[in-house]
Amino acid sequence: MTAIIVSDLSVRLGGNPVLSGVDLTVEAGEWLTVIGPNGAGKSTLLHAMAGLIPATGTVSWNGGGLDGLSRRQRSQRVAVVPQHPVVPPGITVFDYVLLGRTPHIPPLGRESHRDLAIVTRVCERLDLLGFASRHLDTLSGGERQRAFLARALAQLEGAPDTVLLLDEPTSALDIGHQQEVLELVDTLRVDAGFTVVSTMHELSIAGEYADRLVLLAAGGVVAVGSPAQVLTQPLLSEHYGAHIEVIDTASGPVVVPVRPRPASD
Ligand SMILES: Nc1ncnc2c1ncn2[C@@H]1O[C@H](COP(=O)(O)OP(=O)(O)OP(=O)(O)O)[C@@H](O)[C@H]1O
Repeated sequence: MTAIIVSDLSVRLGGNPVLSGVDLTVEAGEWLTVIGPNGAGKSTLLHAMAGLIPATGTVSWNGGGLDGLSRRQRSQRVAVVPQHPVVPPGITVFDYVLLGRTPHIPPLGRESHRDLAIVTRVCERLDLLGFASRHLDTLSGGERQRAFLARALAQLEGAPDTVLLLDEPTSALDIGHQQEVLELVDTLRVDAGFTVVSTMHELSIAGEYADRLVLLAAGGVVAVGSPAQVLTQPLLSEHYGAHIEVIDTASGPVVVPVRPRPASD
């Protein structure tokens, strides 16, 4: 089943075209990762898919648009973890993650025991329980990044046909937490049936976790396919302007930067 169909999506920001005629499909339960050089339009694509910025073209979610849904209904289906979320000043980690339950709490109601249990469980899974009563702004970059993800996971818990949009979810994480977070997202994708769309700069890791990769350059899709189809030396060299080698391993392609060598006579 197809979860998301993006057709002819274009975005202009500050008077300039940032995305031009993007067509994409995301299958339900799939992990699709958008890669591409700085400024290619990856974050813009995620925001436009979530209906957070004005765009032309259409984004269809499970056969319907997001436009007809209330903000609350939308938040029960789609959680976005931006690169730099806005954080209420002075909020604790626990209360921040609890904000993820807002779409599930009736208007003028209070959080239930179930909401609190979900927040505790998510904090535990993301290794955040020890920080629960700390102010979010006192956490390290990596700890904060886990709290941002925790809020999104708390938001989607218990809702069907959910989509997690992650903008560089591991950019501030050490290699251990990077693996832990990506494994957790993958486990939830399989167990809870999430669909995941992420952006990522770490190309080998992107290929390790994603079912398919989309290579975006200058606001347009230049390649879509399996990691082996997209992580190729010619495509990456051309669009990143980098000297790289791609090594085929049992777990998929590994992209290695290499220093340019002057040609020997
Ligand atoms: N509000 C804005 N006004 C004008 N231009 C913008 C605005 N927001 C983003 N842009 C431009 O749109 C382009 C795409 O930005 P975007 O953040 O989507 O790229 P990205 O691929 O996610 O980049 P990165 O890998 O550096 O995070 C960039 O050139 C950026 O400068």
